[in-house]
Amino acid sequence: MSNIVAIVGRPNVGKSTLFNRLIGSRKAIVNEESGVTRDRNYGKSEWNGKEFSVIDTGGYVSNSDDIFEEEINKQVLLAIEEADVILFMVDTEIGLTDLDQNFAKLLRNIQKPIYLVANKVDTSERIYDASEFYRLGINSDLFCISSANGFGTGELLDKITSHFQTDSVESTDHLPRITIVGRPNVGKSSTINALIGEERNIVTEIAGTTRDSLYTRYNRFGHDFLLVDTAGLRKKAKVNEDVEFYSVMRSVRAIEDSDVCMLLIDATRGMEAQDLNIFHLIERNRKGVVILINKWDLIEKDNKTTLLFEKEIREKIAPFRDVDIIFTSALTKQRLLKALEATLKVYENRTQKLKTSELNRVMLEAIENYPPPMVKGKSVKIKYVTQLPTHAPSFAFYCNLPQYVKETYKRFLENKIRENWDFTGVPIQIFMRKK
Ligand SMILES: Nc1nc2c(ncn2[C@@H]2O[C@H](COP(=O)(O)OP(=O)(O)OP(=O)(O)O)[C@@H](O)[C@H]2O)c(=O)[nH]1
Ligand SMILES: Nc1nc2c(ncn2[C@@H]2O[C@H](COP(=O)(O)OP(=O)(O)OP(=O)(O)O)[C@@H](O)[C@H]2O)c(=O)[nH]1
Repeated sequence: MSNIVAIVGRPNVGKSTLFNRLIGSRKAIVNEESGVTRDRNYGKSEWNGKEFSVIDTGGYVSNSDDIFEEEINKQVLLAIEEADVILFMVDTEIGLTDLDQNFAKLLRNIQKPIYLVANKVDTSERIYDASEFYRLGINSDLFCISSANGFGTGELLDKITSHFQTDSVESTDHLPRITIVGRPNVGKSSTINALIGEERNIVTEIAGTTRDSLYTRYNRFGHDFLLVDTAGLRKKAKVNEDVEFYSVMRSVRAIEDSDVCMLLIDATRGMEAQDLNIFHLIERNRKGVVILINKWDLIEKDNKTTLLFEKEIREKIAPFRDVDIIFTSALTKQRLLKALEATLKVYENRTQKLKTSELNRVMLEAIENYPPPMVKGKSVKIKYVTQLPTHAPSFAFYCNLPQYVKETYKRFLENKIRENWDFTGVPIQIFMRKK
């Protein structure tokens, strides 16, 4: 269902260079997107109209050649579990090493598409050197590329994206898909159990088998939706509890498979860096979000506690502040239904299609009252606006000089939209187009 590619390989083979190239190519395409943020390990890319996610599993592993087998294991396991296509990268400059062999041993028998990528083929002579990598016994085509200058990457991308579907299958005729995400121990399973009202058996899964997200149909209190079951994620997360990066990466698929995420924060800890990482994952995937401050029963409260808490969180998630924050307890079931209702409202917000006439009436007036600033003596004239037929809300503003419209002005337009229509919990994209 999802389109996820993971890059694995020993340190220094050039994983992040390829990662940056893949993400960079998207950045060039969508540089008009408001608030593009980047991440060392996770990003979105696009090739031939297919959007996909890239995970660089490196960078976390200590940056020396003497890394432990255990680390390799974790990296490979992560790729196997989370990715749909795996790129195993080696370095033609250095040639075949023992560490490559260790990786190969783990990767040899997995049941997912895997491609051997010989990097640093900066000149065509190096292609001949690369043939030694066939000795790794990886049953795949060998791709010779140069992450640095881009040689061979087009062919590789053609191959990778042949496994992916266009427009990663968000159909609109399905029930809302809700996922509960958050770091280890925040109370995800307790919340699911409190909502579903029974302890469920957790199916043990075997590493190396494909794991698609499981959905539980929830049909109660007049609500009907699918809860993406993160039981599998939860179980495995325990193994790597110590490792921040892995537990964030483990949320990737669950987030991609959903429409709206309930992001759980531990009230006793507040919103920390890792929580924020997950928040940004959701935002970058343009999914809806509601923030639940769980374990609220453990907090000593006075009349200002919630306000302060909320304020602090909104500062952290800025500029995307228009998000519901709900104080819950899986233990006492406090406000769980409220949280559910907010989540389903976000789904509604995210799927609404604004009427073009009304959109133009409101926005053109706002623009007239506060036009984009002149640039080099020229004035930018915005003529009309439409909502694009995308899953996540995006708006195109047609004007004479799109390149002159700055981020701050796009922010103004976004805020105006939010003031006039309810897009709470929903990331919005603003595009300026030439007309
Ligand atoms: N000549 C050449 N050098 C490259 C190429 N790709 C990457 N490099 C260089 O190889 C070195 C390592 O690249 P990284 O992308 O940091 O490697 P990595 O695999 O992400 O390393 P870790 O972060 O340690 O896992 C850097 O000095 C890069 O400039 C390439 O195609 N050709
Ligand atoms: N006081 C209190 N404890 C809670 C609440 N929610 C969960 N807990 C406790 O927090 C611990 C972790 O809860 P889980 O539901 O297993 O958390 P999880 O997010 O699924 O954890 P992982 O499986 O590690 O990802 C358990 O001991 C729960 O009993 C709550 O609202 N209040």
